[in-house]
Amino acid sequence: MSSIELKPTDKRLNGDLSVPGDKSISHRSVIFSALAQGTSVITNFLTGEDCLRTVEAFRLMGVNIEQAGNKITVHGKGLSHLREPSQPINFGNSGTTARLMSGVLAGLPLFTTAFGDESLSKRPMDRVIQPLRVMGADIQGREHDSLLPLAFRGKKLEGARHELTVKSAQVKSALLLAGMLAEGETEVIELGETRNHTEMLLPEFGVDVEVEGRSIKIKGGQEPSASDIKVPGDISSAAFFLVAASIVPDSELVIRDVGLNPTRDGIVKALKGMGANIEVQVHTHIGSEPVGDIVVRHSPLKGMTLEGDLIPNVIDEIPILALAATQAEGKTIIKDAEELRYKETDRIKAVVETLSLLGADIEAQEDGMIIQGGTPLNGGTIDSYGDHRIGMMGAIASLICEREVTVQNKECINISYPSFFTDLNQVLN
Ligand SMILES: O=C(O)C1=C[C@@H](OP(=O)(O)O)[C@@H](O)[C@H](O)C1
Ligand SMILES: C=C(OP(=O)(O)O)C(=O)O
Repeated sequence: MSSIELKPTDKRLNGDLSVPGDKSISHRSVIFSALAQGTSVITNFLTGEDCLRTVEAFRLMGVNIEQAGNKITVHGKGLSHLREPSQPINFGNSGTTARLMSGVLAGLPLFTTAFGDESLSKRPMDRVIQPLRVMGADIQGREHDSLLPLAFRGKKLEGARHELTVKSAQVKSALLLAGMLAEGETEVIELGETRNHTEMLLPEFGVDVEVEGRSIKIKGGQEPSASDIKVPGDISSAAFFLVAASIVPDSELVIRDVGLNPTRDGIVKALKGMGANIEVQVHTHIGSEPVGDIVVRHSPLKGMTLEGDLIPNVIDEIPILALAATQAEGKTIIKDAEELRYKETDRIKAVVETLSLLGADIEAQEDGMIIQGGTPLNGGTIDSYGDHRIGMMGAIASLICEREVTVQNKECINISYPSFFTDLNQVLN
């Protein structure tokens, strides 16, 4: 495990930046194309460790997937050609791989086992296992079938109607994938809106999905057909730069070709609500996903309350939003965000401990945190907790700290943003 020392700087962020491909769309592109008949070419694929776990899972199932930089070519042979892996699948650190693949593995006539790293092995899997069982799935796991490792005795499932009890795009997607492979119709009724990439992207692969408000229906027995996908830039990665340019004086940055799906652009809404100077221009659509450029300039921020329906939309951006709040005038309250406790680490605890150590006035709540803004940050040695988003938040915090910041265990940043430090150095001047 290595650390990085980040010295105090008076540099600002300036220029143009393209962030790597969207993590959620990259995962889904591989899954759908690996289940399809024919060759799919995926460009601007995120080569972060998490998405490569999804690639590896399908390689173990006999799918030929070639990688050249951030382009992957998936030679799908259709559902009937997938073979039983001869070894356990390693989901690594990736919750998205674990949940979405659970839906797939439960519904294919194969026996598979899967495990994850220390962090993933603590994350709840019963949220997908329980509803999959309603469809007839045979899945076993540790701690009364709630944790990895898991064993799947896959089979033909039966469609079902699910009313979700958790606001989770991963759970929704797992059930839709299982539904696509099952007999009959599956309906998923969401508890609240979550990212809708599965519903948006499946039709690109020729799979019919019916969306009406919070209800999503999919007919069973559908096999995707190959499709070429260009993955838009990841707004969750862009978020680190949106906050950095907002809080570092004299900054002005253009972030190009970012995915602006309305179920993902809450970071822009939240920062604008805090007074950030952000302009967004949608210039194209990739499939049905809006894509555009974001211009962000330094600006004074004010505190606000982040709650309710906005939370699932910014769930991965809350650590970096908390950093922004430390620099805002007044109080920021983040609530309804208990889901943060089930991420790569308990992100309420990790954010509060990290920002407190740097000198912020921040207090944990059961379902969020309260931040009294306007405190200068000092510096010090912080731990990423093995969580990419905490590591990147710490690195961005160093830009406004009075003393050096050491971020320990920085490798985890490769999970979602392998070129993070290169990109940061490129725009710091
Ligand atoms: O579906 C997805 O691609 C994701 C959904 C979210 O998780 P939950 O569904 O657990 O909220 C998010 O935190 C994760 O980074 C990616
Ligand atoms: C929570 C995250 O990912 P996952 O659930 O896929 O591990 C994340 O990327 O912040």
